[in-house]
Amino acid sequence: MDGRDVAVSVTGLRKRFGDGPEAITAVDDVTLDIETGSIVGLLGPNGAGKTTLIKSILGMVLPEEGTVRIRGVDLHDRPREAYAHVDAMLEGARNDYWRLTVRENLRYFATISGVDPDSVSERHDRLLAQLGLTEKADVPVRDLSRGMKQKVSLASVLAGGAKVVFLDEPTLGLDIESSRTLQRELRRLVEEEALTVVLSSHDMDVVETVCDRVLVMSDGEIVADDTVDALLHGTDLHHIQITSGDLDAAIVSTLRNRFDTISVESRDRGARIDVTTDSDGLYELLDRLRAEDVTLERVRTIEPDLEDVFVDLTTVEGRDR
Ligand SMILES: Nc1ncnc2c1ncn2[C@@H]1O[C@H](COP(=O)(O)OP(=O)(O)OP(=O)(O)O)[C@@H](O)[C@H]1O
Repeated sequence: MDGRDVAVSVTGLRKRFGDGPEAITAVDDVTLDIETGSIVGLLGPNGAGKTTLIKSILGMVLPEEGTVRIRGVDLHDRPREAYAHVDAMLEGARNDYWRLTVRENLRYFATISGVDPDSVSERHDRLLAQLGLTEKADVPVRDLSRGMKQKVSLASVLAGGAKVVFLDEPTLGLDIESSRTLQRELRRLVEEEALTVVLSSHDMDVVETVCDRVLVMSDGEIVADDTVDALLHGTDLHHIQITSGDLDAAIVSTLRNRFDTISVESRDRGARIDVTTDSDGLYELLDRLRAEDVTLERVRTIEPDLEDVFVDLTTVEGRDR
């Protein structure tokens, strides 16, 4: 990343679990740089290796090969220094202290990050206000709803002024309004305080809205690394929605075997199916429908969204083409 300030740099990272033929390569030769002051989304289907990659970067999992540098400091050589400005919220939550109040948790986590909590009390007030927690500041965390606990987890991660944060499914379980507030707050911290965020999520809308850049993992490898815009517009991908009374189970199954299928909705007669395909596949799709004598009631072309691109990138090859 020439001339730009790199927050996290990973080179040739490889992590295997198990031995012999049963071994799983969870992270397979991953190299990437993450620019300071950006939000990078990490996407991938279940088992793609996202958590293992994040845990390897955080030093919670020991990779067989590769190096990790945080703000230029090698994790292996100088772990304390490398992690001085890093924090994380993994598996959707963080171990907040349920008997402590919300504010006490923020002060506690600031302290263990090596920050005098009095020096960041304004930051805490702002975080509480932004996340709608001001009224709950003096309530023990155990008495809060699940969504509110989630917000306290996030506030705790941000409480000590970490410069690089890893957030795994940060919006899981939040209502739409809280999720949006959280996304706005993240963007503000990134833009005003040059916070660097690596965010993994299965919620494509969140990733599409908040991330500067998206990394897509599949089978331990990075299969795409680009801005949301470039991912959406850089591919020859069509999202087609077909409604027909003639789409019975057998035809739907044939189409599923050949095309990336986003959804199938059964109707009283027939079905509505959403598929994505490239231009060549589009001709083939129409040919197949004609060969099956399917009368087309409605055909819609839908602007591909990140989910379409994601399915296209991560669906296992090897259908009966
Ligand atoms: N401790 C472990 N021991 C053995 N195999 C593991 C271990 N942790 C992960 N794996 C395997 O490594 C692969 C990658 O798992 P990982 O949890 O990193 O994927 P993920 O992309 O985070 O998935 P998800 O979206 O489901 O959280 C999977 O095949 C998983 O079964």
